[in-house]
Amino acid sequence: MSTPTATEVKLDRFPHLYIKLDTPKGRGVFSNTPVPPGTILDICPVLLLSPAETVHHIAHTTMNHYTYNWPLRTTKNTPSSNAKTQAVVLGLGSMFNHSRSHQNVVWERDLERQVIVYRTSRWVEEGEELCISYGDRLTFEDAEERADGVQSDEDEVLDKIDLGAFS
Ligand SMILES: C[S@@+](CC[C@H](N)C(=O)[O-])C[C@H]1O[C@@H](n2cnc3c(N)ncnc32)[C@H](O)[C@@H]1O
Repeated sequence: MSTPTATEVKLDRFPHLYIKLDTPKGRGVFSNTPVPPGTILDICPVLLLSPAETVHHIAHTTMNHYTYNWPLRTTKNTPSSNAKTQAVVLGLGSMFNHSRSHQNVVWERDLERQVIVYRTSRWVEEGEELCISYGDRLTFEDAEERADGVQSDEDEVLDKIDLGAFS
């Protein structure tokens, strides 16, 4: 493809990624080669849910652990105040696990094109898991803290992966 037009989205995926099925966090994304900082790992389209769909349906399903916050917009480019809905991230984006202290992936929403771009934030070693941060309020016990013997701060509030840090 030459330069993408306004209605085209160029896709990029780092070719040396694999899914490991049996990590303490469930499935996870790994690289079988070192990855330099700033490398695009994947560009994932999202499926936007309406707030009503989220509350009445998705919140009662496993899918609830996979959706990301997504700002609602009033005009083409402007988010409307703090109103949010949820988005299902298609592709690898839904497979990145959380790490509080070893995160090596940052991500950014492209509201206009309805994609999320995932990039490495530092050098990643061969065989290292690629992790994002879900924020502070988790709905599960953090396997890293369990392994470190640290008591996790369980929060009753059903949290979502928080995009705020990278948007
Ligand atoms: C977006 S999914 C990530 C992919 C998931 N591991 C799988 O196998 O489908 C989010 C879920 O992964 C698990 N998970 C992610 N990070 C974790 C962590 N640090 N400790 C324990 N479980 C984690 C939790 O079950 C969480 O609800």
